[in-house]
Amino acid sequence: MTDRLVDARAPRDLHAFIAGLPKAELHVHHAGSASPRIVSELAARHPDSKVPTDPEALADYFTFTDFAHFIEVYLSVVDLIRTPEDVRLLTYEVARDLARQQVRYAELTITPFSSTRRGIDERAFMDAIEDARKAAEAEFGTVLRWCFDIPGEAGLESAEETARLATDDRLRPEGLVSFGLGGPEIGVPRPQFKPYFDRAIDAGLHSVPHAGETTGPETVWDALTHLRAERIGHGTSSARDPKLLAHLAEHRIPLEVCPTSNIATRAVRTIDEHPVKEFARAGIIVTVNSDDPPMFGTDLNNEYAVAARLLDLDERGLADLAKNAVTASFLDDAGKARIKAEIDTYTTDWLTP
Ligand SMILES: Nc1ncnc2c1ncn2[C@@H]1O[C@H](CCC(=O)c2cccc(C(=O)O)c2)[C@@H](O)[C@H]1O
Ligand SMILES: [Zn+2]
Repeated sequence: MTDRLVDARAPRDLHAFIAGLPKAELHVHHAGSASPRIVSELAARHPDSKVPTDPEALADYFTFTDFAHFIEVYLSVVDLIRTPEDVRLLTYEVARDLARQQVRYAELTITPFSSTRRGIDERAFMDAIEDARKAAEAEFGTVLRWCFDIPGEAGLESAEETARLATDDRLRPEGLVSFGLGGPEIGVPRPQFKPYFDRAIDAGLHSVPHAGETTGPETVWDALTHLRAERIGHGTSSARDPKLLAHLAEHRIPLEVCPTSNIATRAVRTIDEHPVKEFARAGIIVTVNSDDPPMFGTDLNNEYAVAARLLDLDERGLADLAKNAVTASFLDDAGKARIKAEIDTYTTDWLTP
């Protein structure tokens, strides 16, 4: 644990409790989940890549000077995903890594534009993710759902392409539940994406844009007002606006908090300055997520340990945190009830001498 970017410093028992706790992950990127093992396998298929395969060199490569540098490195990993078989391998292996952490349900953010613009056939892309989703559910018991996100900095062409892929009945995958917006926020105003979110929402998708990760609370307001956000990716800078905090709490708009990510991309200076405590104190539904775990030297279990320290949580507090993610998910009511019951049983058994 000492080589972690953010030292969770939770007692051993709490780590063991977290490791076995059934969980839901709501904010994790597809390409950003490629573990050293997956990167090595993809790099072996495409030896011209500049991404190192040696785990130590990779850890160095995954050290970012700022958010722009992070996106540059992120895109070099995206460049490793070149064929439908690469897409299938990545998706299936990501599910395996989630299942190992007792993640029962995950909404995986996928950027289909990045794949189609690199020449992957759109039909083959959809088949690859769906095939992996079904195999993962059957073999690991982890249910995957998709969020298709617009890489905002790639412009309105990427918004049009993402909206088309998400709403065309002949293409839209069965596992798709939501529509997002990612990438840098500076110089990429949220309101311009309104027509694309309108189309996605009309087609029955939930709105889950990133906002307030690298810009101020006004971006979160924009996401709420123009993109009709139902959850906010990060929302970190909301802490600077008491009215916004009250609004998020009153309207039960959950935040997808990713503590280690915010340190790794330098969106927040130090972990002790992370505003997650203010969110909880304001009565906001806080969910804890891993974002791009191998790139940030973390995983969902470690994020729960970090949250336990920041929010001073014991086992019951951690169980509540896990249930927040289930509540905020786009799973149906029966699915939510099932995972929550599993969390309760696990916690009671753990605490019973
Ligand atoms: N913490 C994060 N915060 C925000 N986003 C994050 C985070 N982690 C991962 N992402 C992903 O990064 C993508 C950005 C990709 C992008 O900007 C881009 C620009 C131009 C061309 C292309 C291309 O593919 O050719 C891509 C987002 O869509 C999102 O899915
Ligand atoms: Zn993200």
